[in-house]
Amino acid sequence: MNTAITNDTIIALATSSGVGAIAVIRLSGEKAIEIVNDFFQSKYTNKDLTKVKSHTIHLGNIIDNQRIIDEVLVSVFKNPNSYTGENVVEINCHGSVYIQQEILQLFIKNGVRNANPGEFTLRAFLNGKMDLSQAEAVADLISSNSAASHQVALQQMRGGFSNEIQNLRSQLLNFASLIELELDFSEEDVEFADRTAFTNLVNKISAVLKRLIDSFALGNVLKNGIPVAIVGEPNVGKSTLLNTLLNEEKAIVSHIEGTTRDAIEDEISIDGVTYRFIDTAGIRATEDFVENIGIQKTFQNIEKAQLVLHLIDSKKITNIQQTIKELKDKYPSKKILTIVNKADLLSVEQISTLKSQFSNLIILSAKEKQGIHDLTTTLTNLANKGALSNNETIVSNSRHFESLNNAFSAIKEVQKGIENQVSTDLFAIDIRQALFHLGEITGEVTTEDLLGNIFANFCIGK
Ligand SMILES: Nc1nc2c(c(=O)[nH]1)N(C=O)[C@@H](CNc1ccc(C(=O)N[C@@H](CCC(=O)O)C(=O)O)cc1)CN2
Ligand SMILES: Nc1nc2c(ncn2[C@@H]2O[C@H](COP(=O)(O)OP(=O)(O)OP(=O)(O)O)[C@@H](O)[C@H]2O)c(=O)[nH]1
Repeated sequence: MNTAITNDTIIALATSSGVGAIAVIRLSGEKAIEIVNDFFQSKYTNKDLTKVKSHTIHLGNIIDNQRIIDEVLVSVFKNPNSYTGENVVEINCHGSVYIQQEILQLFIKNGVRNANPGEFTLRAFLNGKMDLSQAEAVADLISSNSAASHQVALQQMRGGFSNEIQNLRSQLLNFASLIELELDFSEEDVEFADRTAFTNLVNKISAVLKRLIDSFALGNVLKNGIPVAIVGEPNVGKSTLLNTLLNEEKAIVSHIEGTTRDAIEDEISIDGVTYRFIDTAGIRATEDFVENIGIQKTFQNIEKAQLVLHLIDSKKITNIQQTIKELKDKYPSKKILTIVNKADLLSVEQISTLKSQFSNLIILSAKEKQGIHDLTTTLTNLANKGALSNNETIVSNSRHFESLNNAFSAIKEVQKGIENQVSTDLFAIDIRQALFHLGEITGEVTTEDLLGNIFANFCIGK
């Protein structure tokens, strides 16, 4: 994909494809307003769209060769005051697929080209309307599906930590220039850069980077959901529990099916937090080769999970203490919730005995939908322990995480250099490295490939 600045005019459907009440077709580029004006006839006055004020809406017809295609509302945004920073026109037409296509084709025939995925936002970035991390947050915002992922994306789109990074980077850049000046004058043994101020800045950058890097564990979970493995012997009711949770929450986000006997993943949003439930092949000793592969996979899934729901059948609780201990010994560092399922098969007395023996036990019936609330409340309490406060900066993008780590390593080298009083030229290169990686986050440093990769993952029309 070509990510250089071009001044051709692009067009795309901004609303989702298919029939709707209204569809929005968006054009951006130097000639966007005049091209639309050529095919627009205002309803009551003879309006010239090239003469109207920015951010105004106009009622009229889109006309091709005297044939009215549709009665529409046209919004005009004038360069540089628009989403992309270019002239932008939005045509709000009736949502028939036929009308949408007629209008799109009309402009394509007349010198406008189809936008590439993310090209409107790419142009906004290239025209300085937003930095790269903000542009990436636009995509996250569109795909956000829980209160938590929405908040993280929104915070990043509004500037989040990129202002802070940009600011620290420009201070570091100043020092880098001074230090390189010193290198030019190395024979004269001069010091332009104030060593104390420099050391303070480097320490501050290091602390900020550390904080942002640490926030990724939470950011990643908020964006992608908390991975939860559901384990237990065959037939304990793992799939039934998942289905019940899905129904209870009425918020099925996705259903990802792996290969045969592979884990099945379901995303469920409970109280604003997304959980990625990984239903696993039942664990038991077996000679069956394929089933064993499934069981190995289960163990791998437990490793990946942040939380394990361990299901036990209420009719097989004679060895419950042993069963719990075995899993705990195997995964000493995992948070494991033990759940006794099929509570409907137990008597009230049996349930209260169990409860008094094991205080943390969750006893429920997946099939009869009893006790499910106890489970969801426990999940919410656990998730809230790592919850985000409103003004905390959280990194949720793995590209940013990687750049932050690289910048942090370089800054640590600089710190070491200062500590050991090595000569400036030896750590000048580490400063450059840190500058480079910080710049990658905000897009002050970019490559065609990087931009291509990022924007290719956007949807068309964004
Ligand atoms: N119809 C429509 N709805 C939309 C968008 C859009 O492009 N069109 N957006 C697209 O994602 C989002 C809103 N984002 C926008 C961001 C900036 C500007 C804009 O015109 N900015 C100018 C003027 C600012 C001002 O007057 O305060 C600027 O930045 O100079 C428009 C939309 C969501 N809703
Ligand atoms: N009485 C009762 N039966 C249940 C309950 N939950 C599940 N079952 C039944 O137990 C059987 C097994 O349920 P599944 O959900 O398929 O169990 P699973 O753990 O996913 O099984 P595998 O995929 O083989 O590991 C089914 O017949 C369910 O109807 C429950 O709460 N009470």
